[in-house]
Amino acid sequence: MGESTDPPFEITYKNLLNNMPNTNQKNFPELPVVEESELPLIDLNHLYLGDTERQACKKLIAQASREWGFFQVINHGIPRDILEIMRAEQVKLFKKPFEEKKSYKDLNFSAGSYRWGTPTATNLQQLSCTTMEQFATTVSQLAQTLADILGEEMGHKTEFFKETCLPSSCYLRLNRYPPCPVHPQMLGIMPHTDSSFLTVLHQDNIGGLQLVKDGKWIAVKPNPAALIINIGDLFQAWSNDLYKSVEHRVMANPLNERFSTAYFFCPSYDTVIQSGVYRSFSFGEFKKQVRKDVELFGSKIGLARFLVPSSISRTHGGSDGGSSGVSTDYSTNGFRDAAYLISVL
Ligand SMILES: O=C(O)CCC(=O)C(=O)O
Ligand SMILES: [Fe+2]
Repeated sequence: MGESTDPPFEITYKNLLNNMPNTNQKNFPELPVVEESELPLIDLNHLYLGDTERQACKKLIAQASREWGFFQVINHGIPRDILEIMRAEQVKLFKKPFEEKKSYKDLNFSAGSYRWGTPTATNLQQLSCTTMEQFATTVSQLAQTLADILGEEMGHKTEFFKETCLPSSCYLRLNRYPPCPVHPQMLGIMPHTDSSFLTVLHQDNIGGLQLVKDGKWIAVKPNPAALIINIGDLFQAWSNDLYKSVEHRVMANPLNERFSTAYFFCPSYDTVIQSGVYRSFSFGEFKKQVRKDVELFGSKIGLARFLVPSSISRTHGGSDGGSSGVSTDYSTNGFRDAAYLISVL
């Protein structure tokens, strides 16, 4: 161990790793082939051209949110240098020895900000460095714009997101996935849906992110110029299942470490989500239920908990519906070094 930057995966996951089927064994089940695919790519520059282009662009955003629950955006307005500096800071942080990260020495983070493996941490208040503030501020504007567009495409021109998704209620999470040579099926993050309205993800070039589309896992092809947007549970509820909160996961890479940064666009805990498909619930109530379910069952049940009886007979329970999976916030027991969960500002 000593100065190792990695958490003690080998010790904590000892039984798990020892009990894994040997890949050389003949009876080892074949890995299902996962197709690689490009997410719908949307050029946000079109929002600032003529009205025709703007309307077409908005339609593409809504269409991708209905059909994929995921899309990628270019010309997203986040300056390249902010993304690069942010990533450099992230790499620097994770390079610190594990023992140091664990005790937060010299890290400008509050207790509990550093988590790895299966975390039990709850939300944290944290003032972060300038880089993160800059990143969060620009990404939050992007999230706001996209949320407003998705609302408009449902016929609601609304101030709802401006009023409820405040800097204090949104989160930034920095992920590092160490190389994992022990097994090709090792997960960096378990399958889950995000609890947010939407999530903005900046990933590096390694790849490993997969999502469910038409009942199959699809590997997302990284695009260095793009940011990935995905719909979370709250938007699925608020849109009466029009926009999909889709299950996704990260496969660990056997050779390369991978970094990603996720910005969760969330409302304050007292915000009530009104929906025809689900009973009204506050975000705080939702998170509390997720935490309880994770404690009880080891995984998040999510929106299915809040279905009103008349809609239960409909097509719920499928992997596309965001009704199963593991909470991003409380149980992601994969091969992932650490997550800094930061409430920005
Ligand atoms: O690292 C990634 O690509 C995905 C991260 C993720 O799904 C999450 O943090 O909720
Ligand atoms: Fe996620």
